[in-house]
Amino acid sequence: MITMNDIIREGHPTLRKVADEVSFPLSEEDRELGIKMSEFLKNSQDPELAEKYQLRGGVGLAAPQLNISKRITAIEIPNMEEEGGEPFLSTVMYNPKVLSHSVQQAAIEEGEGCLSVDRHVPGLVVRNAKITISYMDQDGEKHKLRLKDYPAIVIQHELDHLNGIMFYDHINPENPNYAADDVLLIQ
Ligand SMILES: Cc1nc(NNC(=O)[C@H](CC2CCCC2)CN(O)CO)c(F)c(N2CCN3CCOC[C@@H]3C2)n1
Ligand code: NI
Repeated sequence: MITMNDIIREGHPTLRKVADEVSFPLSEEDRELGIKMSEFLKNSQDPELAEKYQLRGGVGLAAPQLNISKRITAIEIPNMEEEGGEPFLSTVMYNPKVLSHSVQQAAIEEGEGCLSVDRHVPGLVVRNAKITISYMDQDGEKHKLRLKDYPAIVIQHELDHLNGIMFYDHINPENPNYAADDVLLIQ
């Protein structure tokens, strides 16, 4: 199983690389990797397992964070309304790409963190409020997804990892908590 020891930290060059597309049909290795990335996220959201294996909570994970420079990301966004309900989005995306995005921007009010960053970096990470993405699933099926608010932010954070971008690259160095009036702040 994947643990925190498998996650590379800022300063590791792989986090600054543009990751390679994966080819289809998927190799057994790439299929297995996706499954293990999802399993990590699910474990990290289980209080007992997170405690037992000292996992930091995660809703997304990108292959470059495992020192694997491939365009693969696992997403595990729980249902915000009901505890224990079906997750809002639970999937592994291969070769995800942004097809279009809103002019409207948004940011998580309390800022962002990253499993590859062992420090708190305060500041607003301003991103697109809405995005339309396409991706391949493990069976080679193509999907198109329109996302907004919190899920859109999560996906953009992961897509950044596939392009060697860290969340703090988006923080205004002069005034980290600055965001134009029209930037949606997400709780
Ligand atoms: C927002 C949030 N970020 C958590 N961590 N950071 C991450 O996921 C990083 C990616 C996120 C950082 C901001 C946007 C994407 C990982 N990244 O570095 C991958 O590139 C959380 F853990 C978390 N939640 C809420 C849901 N909760 C359900 C029950 O279990 C605990 C869990 C905690 N919400
Ligand atoms: Ni991250």
